[in-house]
Amino acid sequence: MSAELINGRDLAQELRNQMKDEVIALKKDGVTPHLTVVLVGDNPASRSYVKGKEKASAEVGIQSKVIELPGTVSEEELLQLINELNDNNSVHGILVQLPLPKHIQEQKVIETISPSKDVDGFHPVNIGRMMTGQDTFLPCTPFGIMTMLHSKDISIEGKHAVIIGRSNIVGKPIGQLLLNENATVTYCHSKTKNLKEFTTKADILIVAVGRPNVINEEHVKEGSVVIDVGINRLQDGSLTGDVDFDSVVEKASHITPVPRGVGPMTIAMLLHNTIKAAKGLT
Ligand SMILES: Nc1nc(=O)c2c([nH]1)NC[C@@H]1CN(c3ccc(C(=O)N[C@@H](CCC(=O)O)C(=O)O)cc3)C=[N+]21
Repeated sequence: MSAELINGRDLAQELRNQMKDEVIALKKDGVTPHLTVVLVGDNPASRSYVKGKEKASAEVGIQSKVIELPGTVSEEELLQLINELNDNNSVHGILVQLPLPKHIQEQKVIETISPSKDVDGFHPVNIGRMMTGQDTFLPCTPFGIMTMLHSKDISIEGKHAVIIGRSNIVGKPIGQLLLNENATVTYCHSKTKNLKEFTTKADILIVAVGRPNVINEEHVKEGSVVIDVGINRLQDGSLTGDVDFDSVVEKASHITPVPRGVGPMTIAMLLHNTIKAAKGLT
């Protein structure tokens, strides 16, 4: 039996179509959602992701602006810019594209963005709200994963979710969101001994490592749900996930592809958060 595909590209398109109508309604009330993206330096991958965000924003009627700063910009200048954006009432959402150059402390930058404009959901105030189950901006990739699971009516309560990866932007928060919906959650990471012992017990397996083929059919239980968060660019320029798709697809009940999986959902949730910010709900 071959797993059912959870197609993030198609689901993201559906969400964007719904958001178009929401934006039209907001505009009638005199509010045009506005997202400002700050891009520091010229990392080609970052540039391409930012392009994707601009294109998706335009499609749903969100006004987006990209501010490009040279890689040599000082931390002080960047913080100054963020403070100006915080004070600018026509800006609803602020996203500073990560990673930043080494001489800039990312955590300081994240904490300078006003929690009410933090459409990435990275500010400690918003992380705290998420942890305590309050309404807030949820981090886009984990939020996108939850939306994919819900779209297929995959039940979460009482299920064993195993997360591989413990980053602040994916691993840690996806575990929290699954816990908030009553999953039993296990975190695995680079120091985990005998990874297979854990992954083979997963009903829902989230793979967010950033290395191809970390997971193959020997790691997964028959009928499990496998979410591949990895985006790895190969020598030939093609994209691949962290999961050996061809072998795992034969064993899982549901699986996400790469590309066209979690990536497009991340952007859709960013648009969702920007609309929420424009409504002034947090
Ligand atoms: N402050 C901040 N917020 C982010 O949300 C953020 C960030 N920094 N830094 C980088 C990562 C990465 N990220 C992606 C978004 C969409 C795709 C995406 O749409 N991928 C397509 C393929 C796109 C392609 O072909 O290049 C897909 O998987 O089908 C990928 C990666 C957001 N990030």
